[in-house]
Amino acid sequence: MIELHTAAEVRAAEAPLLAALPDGALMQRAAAGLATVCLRLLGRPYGARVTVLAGAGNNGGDALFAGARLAARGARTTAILLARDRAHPAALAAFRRAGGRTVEAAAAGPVLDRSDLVLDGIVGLGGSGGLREPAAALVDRAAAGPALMVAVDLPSGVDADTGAMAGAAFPAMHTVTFGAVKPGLVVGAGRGSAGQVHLVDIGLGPHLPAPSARQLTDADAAARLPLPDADDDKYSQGVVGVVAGSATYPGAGVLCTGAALRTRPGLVRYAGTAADGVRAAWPEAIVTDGRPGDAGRVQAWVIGPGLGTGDEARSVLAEVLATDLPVLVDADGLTLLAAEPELVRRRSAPTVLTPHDREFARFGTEPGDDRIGATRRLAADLGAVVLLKGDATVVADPDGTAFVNGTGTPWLATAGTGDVLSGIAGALLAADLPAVEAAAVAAHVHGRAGQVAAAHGPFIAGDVVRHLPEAVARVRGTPSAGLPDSGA
Ligand SMILES: NC(=O)C1=CN([C@@H]2O[C@H](COP(=O)(O)OP(=O)(O)OC[C@H]3O[C@@H](n4cnc5c(N)ncnc54)[C@H](OP(=O)(O)O)[C@@H]3O)[C@@H](O)[C@H]2O)[C@@H](O)CC1
Ligand SMILES: [K+]
Repeated sequence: MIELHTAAEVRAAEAPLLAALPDGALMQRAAAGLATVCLRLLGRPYGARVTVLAGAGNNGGDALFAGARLAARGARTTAILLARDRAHPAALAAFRRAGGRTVEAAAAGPVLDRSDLVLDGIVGLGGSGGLREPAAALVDRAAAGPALMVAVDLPSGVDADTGAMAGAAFPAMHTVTFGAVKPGLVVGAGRGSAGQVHLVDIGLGPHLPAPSARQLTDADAAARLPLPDADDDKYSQGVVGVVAGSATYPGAGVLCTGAALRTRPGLVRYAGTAADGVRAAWPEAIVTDGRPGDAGRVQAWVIGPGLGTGDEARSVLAEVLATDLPVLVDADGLTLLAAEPELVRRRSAPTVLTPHDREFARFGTEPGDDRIGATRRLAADLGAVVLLKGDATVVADPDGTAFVNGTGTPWLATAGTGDVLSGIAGALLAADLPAVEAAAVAAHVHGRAGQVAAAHGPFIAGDVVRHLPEAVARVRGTPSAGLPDSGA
C-alpha cells in the first residue's frame, strides 16, 4: 500500500525529528537519498553535467547538498541561484567546497542547454502558486534541452496536497520525494508533472499519522481479489445483476455484463430491454427482458449505463435502490439520482456511484482542483462510496477513507470503458468486498486491463473486457512480462 501524506502531516512528523537530531541531519538524509537516485539515473557520474536550480529555502538546500555529493563523485556541477542572497548558506558552502560553480540566472541558458541532469530545488513544501520568473523561463529552457529532469521532493509549481497547478510547473521525469509520497504527486495535474516517483525514507515513519489517502499496489489488489475455492458453486461466488443498455443501444448492457463475467465468472444475471443483444453476446449470462425483480436472486446490482433517463428508467432505478443489496449506479442512473439524491441517502446497504466530472457536477459542485477533497465531501454528503473517474481515479468512502488509482493509460478515454469499470466493480461488490475496496480494486484492475489492451495497439472498450483475465493474472503476479508504468 502506498500511503499518501499531506504537507502539514509531513511537517508535523518532521518536527520531533528536527528537535531530536543534530542540526542538518534530516536534510543530509534527504540529500543522500536524492544523490543516490541521481547516480543511478546518470549511470556514470564522472564528467556528467549536473545543473542545480536552487531556490532560497530548504528545498534548494537539499538540491545543493545533493549537488555537492555528485560533484564529489566527479560530476561537473553548476548551480543557478534564484535568490542569490538567500541560498541555504551551509548547503551553498558545501556545494562550493566540493567544486561546484554558480552562474547568474541571466547567463544560465547555455548551461541548461548542455546539462545531462537538472535538479529542481526551486521550491518544495513551502511553495504556493505556479512558478515565478525567472524560474519559469529557466525551467522552459531546461525542458527544451537534453537533460534528465529531476524534481526534489515535488515538482516546483505543483500543490503538494492536491496536485493543482496554478501556473507553470517543473515537468519532471523523476521526482525524488522525502518521508512520504504527497497526494499531489499522484492526483490532478501534478501527476502529469511528477514522472516516476522515488520515495526516500528519512525516518518520519513512526511520527506520521494514519494516511490521508492510499494507493493500491498490484499486491494489495491481488489480496482483495476473490479466488473461487473447492466448495464454491456458481451461486456462492456472488451473483451480480446488471440493468444497463436499451433495445436501441444494447452496447452498455453487453459491455457491463461481459466485464462482470470476465472478472468473476460465477453467475451474471441481466434484466432489461437490451436482453436480445446481451443474450447474443454472452450465452453464459442469465437474461430476462423483464424488470430487475424478474431476474432472480442476486447479491449486488449494477444499474445505469445506457439506461436512458425517462420514467421507466427512473422507476427501475427506484426499484433497485429500494433493495437491501449493494448497488452500483453509473451514467444515466447518476443523472436520475442527481435529481433525487434522497433515493441514495435513505439506503442502509452500500451504494457506489461512479461519476465522471460532468456527472459529478450534477450533484451540485464541480470536482475542481482538489479531487480527493471533493470526492470525500460528496461521499459524506450522500452516504455513498463515490468513484470520481479521471486520469487518476479517486475513490472515497463516507467515513473519509480514500484511494487514488495508479494504473491506467490515456487510451482508456474511449466510449464504453466506463460500462466495463461498472461491470468489474459490480462483480466485486457481489463477491462481498467492502464497497470502497470493491471500487478501488475495480479501478486498479480496469487500468491494468487498459494497459494490457494498449500493448496490442489502439483499442476499444470490448478489448478491455477481452483482456480482463490477463490483467487479473498480471495483478496476481502470475505472468513474467513487466508492464509499463501507469500513464504509459
Ligand atoms: N525541515 C527540514 O529540515 C527538511 C526539509 N526538507 C526540504 O525542505 C523543503 C521545504 O523547505 P522550506 O519550508 O524552506 O520551503 P521551500 O519549499 O524551500 O520554499 C521556500 C522558498 O520558495 C520560494 N517560493 C515559494 N513559492 C514559489 C513559487 N511559486 N515560485 C518560486 N519560488 C517560490 C519562497 O520564496 P519567498 O516567498 O520567500 O520569496 C522561498 O524562498 C521540503 O520540500 C524538502 O525539500 C527536507 O530536506 C527534509 C528536512
Ligand atoms: K522542487
